[in-house]
Amino acid sequence: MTKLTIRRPDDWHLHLRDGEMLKGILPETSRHFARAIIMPNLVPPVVTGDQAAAYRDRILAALPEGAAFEPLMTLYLTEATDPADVAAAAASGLVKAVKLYPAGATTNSHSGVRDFDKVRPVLERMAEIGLPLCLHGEVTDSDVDIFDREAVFIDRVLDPIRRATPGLRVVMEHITTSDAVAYARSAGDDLGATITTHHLVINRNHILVGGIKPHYYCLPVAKRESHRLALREAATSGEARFFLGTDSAPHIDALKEHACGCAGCFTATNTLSILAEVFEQEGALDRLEGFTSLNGPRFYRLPPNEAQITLTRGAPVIYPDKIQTGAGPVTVFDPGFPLHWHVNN
Ligand SMILES: NC(=O)N[C@@H](CC(=O)O)C(=O)O
Ligand SMILES: [Zn+2]
Ligand SMILES: [Zn+2]
Repeated sequence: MTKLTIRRPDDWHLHLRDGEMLKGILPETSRHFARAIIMPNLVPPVVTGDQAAAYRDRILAALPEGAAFEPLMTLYLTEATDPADVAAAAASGLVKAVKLYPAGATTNSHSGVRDFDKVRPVLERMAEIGLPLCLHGEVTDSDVDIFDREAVFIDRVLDPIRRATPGLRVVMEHITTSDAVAYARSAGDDLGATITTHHLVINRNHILVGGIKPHYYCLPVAKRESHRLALREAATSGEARFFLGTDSAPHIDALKEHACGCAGCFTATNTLSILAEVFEQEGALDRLEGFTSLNGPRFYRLPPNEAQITLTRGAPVIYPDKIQTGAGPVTVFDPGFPLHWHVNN
Protein backbone atom coordinates (compact mmCIF):
# COMPACT_ATOMS: atom_id res chain seq x y z
CA MET A 1 0.00 0.00 0.00
CA THR A 2 1.38 3.45 -0.87
CA LYS A 3 -1.62 5.65 -0.18
CA LEU A 4 -3.94 5.71 2.79
CA THR A 5 -6.92 8.02 3.32
CA ILE A 6 -8.41 8.10 6.80
CA ARG A 7 -10.73 10.31 8.79
CA ARG A 8 -8.90 13.20 10.35
CA PRO A 9 -7.36 12.00 13.63
CA ASP A 10 -7.95 13.26 17.16
CA ASP A 11 -5.46 13.27 20.01
CA TRP A 12 -7.09 12.08 23.25
CA HIS A 13 -4.22 13.25 25.53
CA LEU A 14 -2.30 16.40 24.69
CA HIS A 15 -0.29 19.05 26.56
CA LEU A 16 -0.52 22.48 24.94
CA ARG A 17 0.87 24.55 27.86
CA ASP A 18 0.28 28.30 27.74
CA GLY A 19 1.76 31.62 26.58
CA GLU A 20 4.72 31.51 24.19
CA MET A 21 4.99 27.71 24.36
CA LEU A 22 1.32 27.33 23.40
CA LYS A 23 1.79 29.68 20.43
CA GLY A 24 4.88 27.86 19.31
CA ILE A 25 3.66 24.27 19.48
CA LEU A 26 -0.09 24.49 18.73
CA PRO A 27 0.45 24.47 14.92
CA GLU A 28 2.27 21.14 15.27
CA THR A 29 -1.00 19.56 16.41
CA SER A 30 -3.57 21.62 14.48
CA ARG A 31 -1.80 20.77 11.20
CA HIS A 32 -3.01 17.15 11.34
CA PHE A 33 -5.50 16.76 14.18
CA ALA A 34 -9.12 17.90 14.33
CA ARG A 35 -9.60 17.74 18.10
CA ALA A 36 -7.63 16.99 21.23
CA ILE A 37 -8.30 16.37 24.90
CA ILE A 38 -6.31 19.18 26.51
CA MET A 39 -4.48 18.34 29.70
CA PRO A 40 -5.10 20.79 32.58
CA ASN A 41 -1.69 20.59 34.33
CA LEU A 42 -0.78 24.24 33.90
CA VAL A 43 0.76 26.27 36.71
CA PRO A 44 -1.66 27.01 38.37
CA PRO A 45 -3.82 24.10 37.18
CA VAL A 46 -7.13 24.37 35.32
CA VAL A 47 -9.48 23.45 38.15
CA THR A 48 -12.80 25.23 37.59
CA GLY A 49 -15.17 25.57 34.66
CA ASP A 50 -14.33 29.28 34.44
CA GLN A 51 -10.61 28.52 34.23
CA ALA A 52 -11.24 25.93 31.50
CA ALA A 53 -13.30 28.45 29.50
CA ALA A 54 -10.52 31.04 29.75
CA TYR A 55 -7.86 28.49 28.76
CA ARG A 56 -9.98 27.39 25.80
CA ASP A 57 -10.16 31.02 24.63
CA ARG A 58 -6.37 31.35 24.89
CA ILE A 59 -5.93 28.20 22.79
CA LEU A 60 -8.37 29.40 20.13
CA ALA A 61 -6.61 32.80 20.03
CA ALA A 62 -3.25 31.07 19.48
CA LEU A 63 -4.44 28.99 16.51
CA PRO A 64 -2.87 29.70 13.14
CA GLU A 65 -5.12 31.57 10.69
CA GLY A 66 -7.63 29.21 9.09
CA ALA A 67 -6.86 26.19 11.29
CA ALA A 68 -9.87 24.02 12.09
CA PHE A 69 -9.07 22.62 15.52
CA GLU A 70 -11.31 22.06 18.50
CA PRO A 71 -9.80 21.87 21.98
CA LEU A 72 -11.76 19.50 24.23
CA MET A 73 -11.27 20.79 27.74
CA THR A 74 -10.63 18.91 30.97
CA LEU A 75 -10.63 19.87 34.64
CA TYR A 76 -7.81 19.09 37.05
CA LEU A 77 -9.27 17.17 39.97
CA THR A 78 -8.29 18.44 43.42
CA GLU A 79 -9.49 17.41 46.85
CA ALA A 80 -11.46 20.69 46.91
CA THR A 81 -13.19 20.26 43.54
CA ASP A 82 -16.89 21.09 43.69
CA PRO A 83 -19.11 18.38 42.10
CA ALA A 84 -21.65 21.04 41.05
CA ASP A 85 -19.02 23.04 39.16
CA VAL A 86 -17.89 19.90 37.32
CA ALA A 87 -21.47 18.99 36.44
CA ALA A 88 -22.21 22.51 35.16
CA ALA A 89 -19.04 22.61 33.04
CA ALA A 90 -19.95 19.23 31.54
CA ALA A 91 -23.60 20.18 30.94
CA SER A 92 -22.56 23.31 29.04
CA GLY A 93 -20.47 21.14 26.70
CA LEU A 94 -17.25 22.92 27.66
CA VAL A 95 -15.61 20.09 29.56
CA LYS A 96 -15.30 16.54 28.24
CA ALA A 97 -13.40 14.85 31.08
CA VAL A 98 -11.85 15.30 34.51
CA LYS A 99 -8.18 14.48 35.03
CA LEU A 100 -6.89 12.79 38.16
CA TYR A 101 -3.21 13.14 39.00
CA PRO A 102 -2.03 11.36 42.13
CA ALA A 103 -0.16 14.16 43.96
CA GLY A 104 3.51 14.09 43.00
CA ALA A 105 3.17 11.52 40.21
CA THR A 106 4.26 13.69 37.28
CA THR A 107 4.83 17.19 35.89
CA ASN A 108 2.75 19.81 37.77
CA SER A 109 0.85 17.30 39.86
CA HIS A 110 1.39 18.82 43.32
CA SER A 111 -2.25 19.96 43.47
CA GLY A 112 -3.43 16.44 42.69
CA VAL A 113 -5.15 13.91 44.90
CA ARG A 114 -3.61 12.46 48.09
CA ASP A 115 -6.68 11.04 49.77
CA PHE A 116 -8.94 9.34 47.24
CA ASP A 117 -11.88 9.33 49.65
CA LYS A 118 -11.98 13.14 49.44
CA VAL A 119 -12.87 13.05 45.73
CA ARG A 120 -15.57 10.40 46.09
CA PRO A 121 -18.50 12.88 45.78
CA VAL A 122 -17.06 14.22 42.50
CA LEU A 123 -16.53 10.71 41.12
CA GLU A 124 -20.07 9.72 42.05
CA ARG A 125 -21.47 12.77 40.29
CA MET A 126 -19.35 11.97 37.23
CA ALA A 127 -20.67 8.41 37.18
CA GLU A 128 -24.24 9.78 37.23
CA ILE A 129 -23.68 12.12 34.31
CA GLY A 130 -21.35 9.83 32.32
CA LEU A 131 -18.38 12.22 32.38
CA PRO A 132 -15.10 10.30 31.87
CA LEU A 133 -12.29 10.31 34.43
CA CYS A 134 -8.81 10.38 32.86
CA LEU A 135 -6.18 8.84 35.11
CA HIS A 136 -2.45 9.23 35.39
CA GLY A 137 -2.12 5.71 36.68
CA GLU A 138 0.95 5.55 38.87
CA VAL A 139 1.33 5.28 42.62
CA THR A 140 3.84 7.63 44.20
CA ASP A 141 4.91 5.60 47.23
CA SER A 142 8.66 5.92 47.61
CA ASP A 143 8.97 2.21 48.37
CA VAL A 144 7.48 1.23 45.01
CA ASP A 145 10.00 0.90 42.19
CA ILE A 146 9.36 3.40 39.41
CA PHE A 147 9.03 0.60 36.85
CA ASP A 148 6.27 -1.04 38.96
CA ARG A 149 4.23 2.06 39.72
CA GLU A 150 1.64 1.56 37.00
CA ALA A 151 0.95 -2.09 37.80
CA VAL A 152 0.68 -1.33 41.53
CA PHE A 153 -1.71 1.57 40.80
CA ILE A 154 -4.09 -0.78 39.03
CA ASP A 155 -4.38 -3.04 42.08
CA ARG A 156 -4.24 -0.46 44.84
CA VAL A 157 -6.14 2.47 43.35
CA LEU A 158 -7.83 1.92 40.01
CA ASP A 159 -9.63 -1.31 40.70
CA PRO A 160 -10.91 -0.16 44.13
CA ILE A 161 -12.13 3.17 42.63
CA ARG A 162 -13.99 1.37 39.86
CA ARG A 163 -15.58 -1.11 42.28
CA ALA A 164 -16.62 1.67 44.66
CA THR A 165 -18.08 3.81 41.87
CA PRO A 166 -20.19 1.65 39.57
CA GLY A 167 -20.84 3.30 36.22
CA LEU A 168 -17.78 5.56 36.41
CA ARG A 169 -16.28 5.83 32.93
CA VAL A 170 -12.49 5.75 33.11
CA VAL A 171 -9.63 6.28 30.66
CA MET A 172 -6.33 4.73 31.68
CA GLU A 173 -4.00 7.35 30.21
CA HIS A 174 -0.71 6.58 28.46
CA ILE A 175 -0.54 2.91 29.41
CA THR A 176 2.94 1.40 29.40
CA THR A 177 2.63 -2.21 30.60
CA SER A 178 1.14 -5.54 29.62
CA ASP A 179 -0.58 -5.41 33.05
CA ALA A 180 -2.50 -2.30 31.94
CA VAL A 181 -3.39 -3.89 28.60
CA ALA A 182 -4.77 -6.93 30.41
CA TYR A 183 -6.70 -4.83 32.93
CA ALA A 184 -8.24 -2.71 30.17
CA ARG A 185 -9.35 -5.92 28.47
CA SER A 186 -10.91 -7.27 31.66
CA ALA A 187 -13.56 -4.57 31.77
CA GLY A 188 -16.54 -3.52 29.67
CA ASP A 189 -16.98 -0.42 27.56
CA ASP A 190 -16.83 1.87 30.59
CA LEU A 191 -13.04 1.49 30.51
CA GLY A 192 -10.76 2.81 27.77
CA ALA A 193 -7.00 3.23 27.47
CA THR A 194 -4.86 5.67 25.56
CA ILE A 195 -1.51 4.67 24.11
CA THR A 196 1.18 7.16 23.15
CA THR A 197 3.24 7.15 19.99
CA HIS A 198 6.54 7.03 21.84
CA HIS A 199 5.63 4.03 23.99
CA LEU A 200 5.08 2.06 20.77
CA VAL A 201 8.64 2.93 19.73
CA ILE A 202 10.96 2.98 22.74
CA ASN A 203 11.70 0.71 25.66
CA ARG A 204 13.83 1.57 28.69
CA ASN A 205 17.07 0.73 26.89
CA HIS A 206 16.48 3.70 24.61
CA ILE A 207 16.66 5.96 27.67
CA LEU A 208 19.64 4.41 29.41
CA VAL A 209 21.98 2.48 27.11
CA GLY A 210 25.04 4.36 25.87
CA GLY A 211 24.36 7.44 28.02
CA ILE A 212 21.21 9.05 29.37
CA LYS A 213 18.87 10.27 26.62
CA PRO A 214 16.74 12.91 28.32
CA HIS A 215 14.43 13.37 25.34
CA TYR A 216 13.24 9.78 25.80
CA TYR A 217 12.41 10.36 29.46
CA CYS A 218 8.71 10.64 30.17
CA LEU A 219 6.23 9.42 32.76
CA PRO A 220 5.17 6.75 33.04
CA VAL A 221 8.73 5.80 32.13
CA ALA A 222 9.12 3.39 29.20
CA LYS A 223 9.34 -0.22 30.40
CA ARG A 224 11.13 -3.35 29.17
CA GLU A 225 10.69 -4.65 25.61
CA SER A 226 7.97 -7.20 26.40
CA HIS A 227 5.73 -4.33 27.52
CA ARG A 228 6.39 -2.32 24.37
CA LEU A 229 5.39 -5.36 22.32
CA ALA A 230 2.19 -5.74 24.37
CA LEU A 231 1.33 -2.10 23.65
CA ARG A 232 1.94 -2.60 19.92
CA GLU A 233 -0.31 -5.66 19.93
CA ALA A 234 -3.04 -3.72 21.76
CA ALA A 235 -2.84 -0.60 19.57
CA THR A 236 -2.97 -2.62 16.35
CA SER A 237 -5.57 -5.13 17.59
CA GLY A 238 -8.52 -3.15 16.30
CA GLU A 239 -10.17 -3.26 19.75
CA ALA A 240 -12.22 -0.13 20.36
CA ARG A 241 -11.01 0.28 23.96
CA PHE A 242 -7.53 1.32 22.77
CA PHE A 243 -7.03 4.72 21.15
CA LEU A 244 -4.39 7.35 20.49
CA GLY A 245 -3.42 9.83 23.18
CA THR A 246 -0.01 11.13 22.16
CA ASP A 247 0.81 12.72 25.54
CA SER A 248 2.91 15.07 23.45
CA ALA A 249 4.45 17.05 26.32
CA PRO A 250 6.83 19.85 25.35
CA HIS A 251 9.53 21.15 27.66
CA ILE A 252 12.26 23.51 26.49
CA ASP A 253 15.61 21.84 25.86
CA ALA A 254 17.24 23.66 28.78
CA LEU A 255 14.85 21.87 31.14
CA LYS A 256 15.13 18.46 29.44
CA GLU A 257 18.93 18.53 29.22
CA HIS A 258 19.32 19.28 32.90
CA ALA A 259 20.64 17.65 36.08
CA CYS A 260 16.99 17.09 37.04
CA GLY A 261 15.40 16.82 33.61
CA CYS A 262 11.65 17.23 33.07
CA ALA A 263 9.50 14.26 32.02
CA GLY A 264 7.79 14.41 28.63
CA CYS A 265 8.32 13.50 24.97
CA PHE A 266 7.29 15.98 22.29
CA THR A 267 5.77 14.00 19.42
CA ALA A 268 3.09 16.25 17.91
CA THR A 269 5.16 17.12 14.84
CA ASN A 270 5.81 13.62 13.49
CA THR A 271 3.29 11.46 15.34
CA LEU A 272 1.20 10.44 12.34
CA SER A 273 4.20 9.48 10.22
CA ILE A 274 5.56 7.43 13.11
CA LEU A 275 2.22 5.71 13.70
CA ALA A 276 1.83 4.83 10.03
CA GLU A 277 5.32 3.31 10.10
CA VAL A 278 4.53 1.34 13.28
CA PHE A 279 1.21 0.04 11.95
CA GLU A 280 2.91 -0.90 8.68
CA GLN A 281 5.65 -2.74 10.60
CA GLU A 282 2.87 -4.67 12.37
CA GLY A 283 0.99 -5.42 9.13
CA ALA A 284 -1.97 -3.43 10.44
CA LEU A 285 -2.24 -0.30 8.30
CA ASP A 286 -5.93 -1.07 7.83
CA ARG A 287 -6.38 -0.57 11.59
CA LEU A 288 -4.64 2.80 11.84
CA GLU A 289 -7.89 4.73 11.31
CA GLY A 290 -9.62 2.90 14.15
CA PHE A 291 -6.80 3.80 16.53
CA THR A 292 -6.38 7.44 15.49
CA SER A 293 -9.85 8.48 14.36
CA LEU A 294 -12.70 6.14 15.41
CA ASN A 295 -12.15 4.47 18.79
CA GLY A 296 -11.58 7.71 20.70
CA PRO A 297 -14.76 9.49 19.56
CA ARG A 298 -16.69 6.32 20.26
CA PHE A 299 -15.49 6.25 23.87
CA TYR A 300 -16.12 9.98 24.33
CA ARG A 301 -19.54 9.66 22.64
CA LEU A 302 -18.68 12.21 19.97
CA PRO A 303 -19.13 11.83 16.21
CA PRO A 304 -15.99 10.89 14.27
CA ASN A 305 -14.56 13.62 12.06
CA GLU A 306 -15.96 13.94 8.55
CA ALA A 307 -12.80 15.56 7.16
CA GLN A 308 -10.05 13.26 5.92
CA ILE A 309 -6.29 13.20 5.55
CA THR A 310 -4.19 11.23 3.12
CA LEU A 311 -0.86 9.62 3.86
CA THR A 312 1.43 8.64 0.99
CA ARG A 313 4.45 6.35 1.14
CA GLY A 314 7.66 7.50 -0.50
CA ALA A 315 11.18 8.73 0.24
CA PRO A 316 11.74 9.36 3.96
CA VAL A 317 10.16 12.55 5.28
CA ILE A 318 12.53 14.90 7.04
CA TYR A 319 10.99 16.59 10.07
CA PRO A 320 12.67 19.41 11.97
CA ASP A 321 14.85 18.31 14.91
CA LYS A 322 13.50 21.16 17.00
CA ILE A 323 10.57 23.54 17.08
CA GLN A 324 11.66 27.07 17.92
CA THR A 325 9.16 28.66 20.29
CA GLY A 326 9.15 32.01 22.05
CA ALA A 327 9.82 30.07 25.26
CA GLY A 328 12.87 28.31 23.77
CA PRO A 329 13.63 25.34 21.52
CA VAL A 330 11.72 22.07 21.93
CA THR A 331 13.26 18.85 20.61
CA VAL A 332 11.03 16.71 18.41
CA PHE A 333 10.92 13.00 19.33
CA ASP A 334 13.36 10.95 17.23
CA PRO A 335 11.89 7.49 16.52
CA GLY A 336 15.28 6.21 15.39
CA PHE A 337 14.00 4.87 12.06
CA PRO A 338 13.18 6.52 8.73
CA LEU A 339 9.62 7.77 8.25
CA HIS A 340 8.27 6.92 4.81
CA TRP A 341 4.70 8.11 5.31
CA HIS A 342 4.06 11.68 4.27
CA VAL A 343 0.97 13.38 5.69
CA ASN A 344 -0.86 15.50 3.12
CA ASN A 345 -3.40 17.87 4.53
N1 LIG B 1 4.08 12.48 30.35
C1 LIG B 1 5.03 13.22 30.87
O1 LIG B 1 6.15 12.73 31.06
N2 LIG B 1 4.83 14.51 31.21
C2 LIG B 1 3.59 15.23 31.19
C3 LIG B 1 2.70 14.89 32.34
C4 LIG B 1 2.00 13.56 32.21
O2 LIG B 1 1.26 13.31 31.26
O3 LIG B 1 2.17 12.70 33.09
C5 LIG B 1 3.90 16.73 31.20
O4 LIG B 1 2.99 17.52 31.46
O5 LIG B 1 5.03 17.11 30.90
ZN1 LIG C 1 0.44 11.54 32.91
ZN1 LIG D 1 0.34 13.75 29.75
